Amino acid sequence: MTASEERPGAVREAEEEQRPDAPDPREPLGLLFRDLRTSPNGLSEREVQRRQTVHGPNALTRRGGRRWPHELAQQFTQPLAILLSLAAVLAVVSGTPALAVAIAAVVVLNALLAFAQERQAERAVEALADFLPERATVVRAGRPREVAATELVPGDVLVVEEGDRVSADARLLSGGVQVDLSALTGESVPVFRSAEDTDNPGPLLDARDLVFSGAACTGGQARAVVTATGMHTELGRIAALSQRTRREESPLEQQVRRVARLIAVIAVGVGLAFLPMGLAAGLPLSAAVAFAVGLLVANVPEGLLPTITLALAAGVRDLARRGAVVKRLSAVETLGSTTAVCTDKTGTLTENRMRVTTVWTPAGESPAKRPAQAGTEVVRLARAAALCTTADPAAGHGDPTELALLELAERVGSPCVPAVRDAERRALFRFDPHVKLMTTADAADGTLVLHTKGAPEEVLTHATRVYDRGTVRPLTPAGRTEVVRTVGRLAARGLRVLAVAVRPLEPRAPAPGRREDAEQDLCLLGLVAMADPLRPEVAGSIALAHRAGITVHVVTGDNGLTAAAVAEQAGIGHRGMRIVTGTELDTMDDDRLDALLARREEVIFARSSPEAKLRIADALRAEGNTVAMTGDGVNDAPALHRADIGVAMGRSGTDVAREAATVVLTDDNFATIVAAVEYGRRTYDNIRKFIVYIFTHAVPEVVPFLVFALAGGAVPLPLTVMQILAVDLGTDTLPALALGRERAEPGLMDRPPRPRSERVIRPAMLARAWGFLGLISAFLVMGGYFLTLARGGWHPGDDVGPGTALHPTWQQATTVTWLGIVACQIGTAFAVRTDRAPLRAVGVFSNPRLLGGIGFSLAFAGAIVYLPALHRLFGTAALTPTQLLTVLPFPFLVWGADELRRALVRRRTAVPTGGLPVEPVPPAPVEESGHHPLPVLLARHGWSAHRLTHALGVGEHAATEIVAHARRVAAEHGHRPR
Ligand SMILES: Nc1ncnc2c1ncn2[C@@H]1O[C@H](COP(=O)(O)OP(=O)(O)OP(=O)(O)O)[C@@H](O)[C@H]1O
Repeated sequence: MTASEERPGAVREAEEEQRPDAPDPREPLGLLFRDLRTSPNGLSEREVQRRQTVHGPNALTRRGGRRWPHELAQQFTQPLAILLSLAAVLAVVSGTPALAVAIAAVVVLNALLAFAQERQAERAVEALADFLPERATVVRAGRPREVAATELVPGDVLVVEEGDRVSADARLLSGGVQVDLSALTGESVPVFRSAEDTDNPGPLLDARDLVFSGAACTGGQARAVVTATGMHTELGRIAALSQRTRREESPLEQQVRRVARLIAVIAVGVGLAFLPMGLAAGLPLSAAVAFAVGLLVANVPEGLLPTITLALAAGVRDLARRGAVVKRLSAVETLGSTTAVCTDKTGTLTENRMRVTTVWTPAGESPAKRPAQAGTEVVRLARAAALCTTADPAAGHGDPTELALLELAERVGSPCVPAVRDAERRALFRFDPHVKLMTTADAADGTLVLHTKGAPEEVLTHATRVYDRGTVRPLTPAGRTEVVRTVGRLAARGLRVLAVAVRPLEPRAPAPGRREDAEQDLCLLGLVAMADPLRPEVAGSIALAHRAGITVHVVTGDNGLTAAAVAEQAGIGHRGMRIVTGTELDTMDDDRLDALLARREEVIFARSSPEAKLRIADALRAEGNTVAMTGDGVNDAPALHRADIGVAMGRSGTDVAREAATVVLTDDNFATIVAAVEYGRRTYDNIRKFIVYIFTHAVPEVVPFLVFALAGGAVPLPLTVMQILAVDLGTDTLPALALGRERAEPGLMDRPPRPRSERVIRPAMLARAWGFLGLISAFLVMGGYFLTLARGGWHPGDDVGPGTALHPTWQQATTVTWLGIVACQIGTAFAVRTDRAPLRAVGVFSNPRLLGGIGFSLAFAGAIVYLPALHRLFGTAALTPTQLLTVLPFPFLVWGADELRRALVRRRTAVPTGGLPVEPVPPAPVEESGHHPLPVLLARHGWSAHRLTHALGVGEHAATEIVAHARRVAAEHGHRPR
C-alpha cells in the first residue's frame, strides 16, 4: 500500500494539486539529481533566485476557509448572550419594545466587540512568528551557509543537525539523523533516518531515507537534497486540510468565565426577587418586569471576558517587543506568579563571548598573549584544541567556546583554517553534554591523531599520560592532583576550563568507529581557561528578582566553582548558596532534593545533565513553586515542557528547544526573564484593576432601584433601564480597556509572588468595588437625585408622571443620577489605577488611553444629556448649569476618598510586603554566621550583619531594629526561622 492509498480521500485531492513535474523523492539518487537539476554541491545563488520566483516562499499558507462567520455566530451562543436575549424576549412580552431593542443591541454590540477582541488576540499570537524567523543551513555553490528557511527551494542541499527543525521535505544524501516526526504522524518516538537505507517500498512517511518539513532532528547529522517546499510538503498538505484550532482558554479566563456566570445567576435571582417588590411598590406588571430586567442587565458583567483576553494579548505584544516571545496567552499570567527561576549560565547570565585568558601546561601557566610568549607546549595545546572544533568564524556559525579556541590558535601563531581542518578530518564525535567531551580524528603526515577536549575531570578520567616539556610520561596521582588543583584555582576566578588531550594512532590504523574506543588512553596536553563576561544588566535583574521574592537557581554543565564565581558576581546566593554537582544529585533521593530546595537557599547545580533539569523542575513544583526554566539544547526539551514556563534561547538555542518552550527569548538574556515576570505581574494587576472598575458601577445602578422599591411608591424611579445600558456599554467600555494598559504600580516587584492558588477576584477587591467605591458612588448619585428633585419643588409621594408639573424636574433628576454615575465612574477609573500607591506615584496623566477613554465618555454623556434626539430613547433631559455643578465634584470625591483609604492602608502595612528587601551586595563570608547573636539572628532570615551594614550603611543599633522588623515581616509572611 502506498502513502497516498493510506491517506483519506481529501489528501489525495490535495496531492493531485501537486506540480506535475515534482520528482519522486524515492527514485535513484542519480535520477533525482537530474530531475531536480542539482548536485551534491547545491545550487548557485542565481539558480536559487530563479527557483524562488517559480516555487514561491517555503512557507505554509492558510487555506482553512472562511471561519469568521462561525466564530462570530459562536459569540451569540455564549451563556451570557443567551441570558440577555431571554431578557429581551421578556421585555417584548412585558410591552416595552424599546427596552427589548436596546438589549438586543447590547447583545449584538457585545458579540461584535468580543469577536473583534478574540481575533485581535489570535492575531497577536500569530504575529509572533515574525519574531522567530526559522533558519536553515544549506550548501550553495559548494559552501555551507545559513539562510532563512523561507528561502529554501527544491534542489537545495540541506545540512540537518541535532536540534534543527527540518524546514522542507528532503532525501538524505549522506549521514544519518534521528527525527521526531510527531508533527506529521503523531508518533512521538524519534525514528532513525539514514542515507544508506534506500529500499523503501512502504508509505512515503515511512521511507527511511526521507525527512520531512516539520520534523525535529534529535540527534546525528546528515546532508539532504530538498525535494519539496511550502504547501507541496507533506506538512503543507496536512495544513491545507486542517482547520484552525481554537485558542485554548487560559486558567484566568476560565476563572473569570465561572465568576461571570455566577454573577449572572445571582443577577437573575435578584431580578426575580425584586419583581414582587416592584409590584408591591405599585408598579404595573409590565413596568415591574422591565425593572427586573434592568436589574439583571445592570449586574451581568458582559464586557469582562473579552476585555481580559485583550489585556492578555496586549501583554503578549508588549513582551515580544521587550524580547520575550510568549507562545500562549495564558503564559502571561503564569509568568506573573513565578517563584523560582532555573537559569543556564553560559549565554544567559554571561555574554557567551569567550576569550582564552590563561593556558596551563605542565611547563607552567601562561597568559598566551603573543606568539613570542607562547612556548612550544602552548602552541601544541592551542593547535590540538583548534583541530578539535567544528566552528567556522567565516561562515558565521560556531560555539563561542570553539571560536575562542580558534582565536587562541591564531593568537599564538598557529592558525587553523576550517576548510583544511575539515578536509583532514576522518572522524568526529561531537560535544556530548552527558560525557562533556568532544573528539576528532585528524590526518597528520599520513597517520591519524585523536584530539579530545572537554571538562577536565572527564578528560582526566580517560587520560593515562601527560605531555611534559617534550616527553610523554605517565600521569601519576600527584600529577592528577596538580591538574585538579589548577582547575580549581582557575575556576574560582570564574573561568571556564577545558582540558585538551591527544592520542596518535598507529600508522595506517583506521579512525575508531565508536566514541568509547576513541576516548581512552589519552595524553594530556594541558588546560585552557576562558573568561566569559557577565552581562552588565544581570546583577540588577537578580537583585530585582530577589526583591520580588523569586529564587534563582543556576543549572549548568560547567564546573561548580566557575559557576559559583559567576553566580557570586551576579549576586545570586543572597540567602546562602549551595553547590550540588551532577554526581551528588544522582545519589540524592527525591526527599533530600525536596528538602534542599525547601530551604530557599539558592543552589548551583553544576556539571548537571539535561535530565537533571527535569528532576529539579519536578522537585521545585512539588514544593509549590511556579518554575521558569531555561534551556537551549535538544535534551532540554522535556524539562522545558515540564516547567510552568519553559524559556528557550532564541539565538543560541536549538529549534527543538524553541518549540518545546512557552517563552522564547530573542536576546537570550536573563534580564528579559525578570522583565517578563514584571510584565506578567503588571498585566495581572491591570486585569484586577478593570474588574474592580467594572464591578463598581453595579452598586450605584442597583441602589436607585432598591430605594424606589423600598420607598413603596413615595420615591419615583431614579434611573431607567436604558440609562443603565448607556453606562455599561457606552461610557464604561473604553476606560475599562484603557485600564488594561496601565503602567506598573510602584512596588510591583517588591511584593512576594502571587500564590498559584489565589483567585483573580479576591474578596478585598469586591469589598473595594461594592463596599467602598460603589457605596460612595451610590450615596453621591442618590444625593444628586434628591437634591435636584427637592430644588424643583418635589415632596415625597408627589406624582411625577407624564403631563404633571413635576415631570420635567423628575426627568432632569434621573439625568443627574445617570450623569452622576458616569462622573463617579471617572473617579473610580482614577482610583483603581493603583492598588496601594498614591496616584501621583504613577502620574495622574500617565495613561493617555484612559484620558482618551474618559474624553469619549464625556462626549457620549454630553450627547445623551443635550441632544434632544436622544432624550426620548434614554429618558433624559438637558441639565441647567447648577444641576451640572451638582455632579461636577463627584469624580474628585470618589477618587479622593479612595486616596485616603489607600493612605490608611499604607500606614497600616508600612513595609514592603515582599520578601526581605535585598540589595545586590557581595555574599557574606561563611565565618560571619559565627557566634554573635545579631548575625545569627540575621542569618536565620538570610541576612548577615555584614550584608546589612554594607547594604544600608547603618550602625549596629539600627541594624538590631531592622532585624527585629525583618523578623516581624518574615513571621507575617510565614517565613519560619531556620
Ligand atoms: N565544544 C566543547 N567541546 C568540548 N568541551 C566542551 C565544549 N563546550 C563545553 N565543554 C565542556 O563541557 C562543560 C559543560 O558545558 P555545557 O555546554 O554543557 O555547559 P555550559 O554551557 O557551561 O553551561 P550552561 O548549561 O550554563 O550553558 C564545560 O564546562 C566545558 O568544560
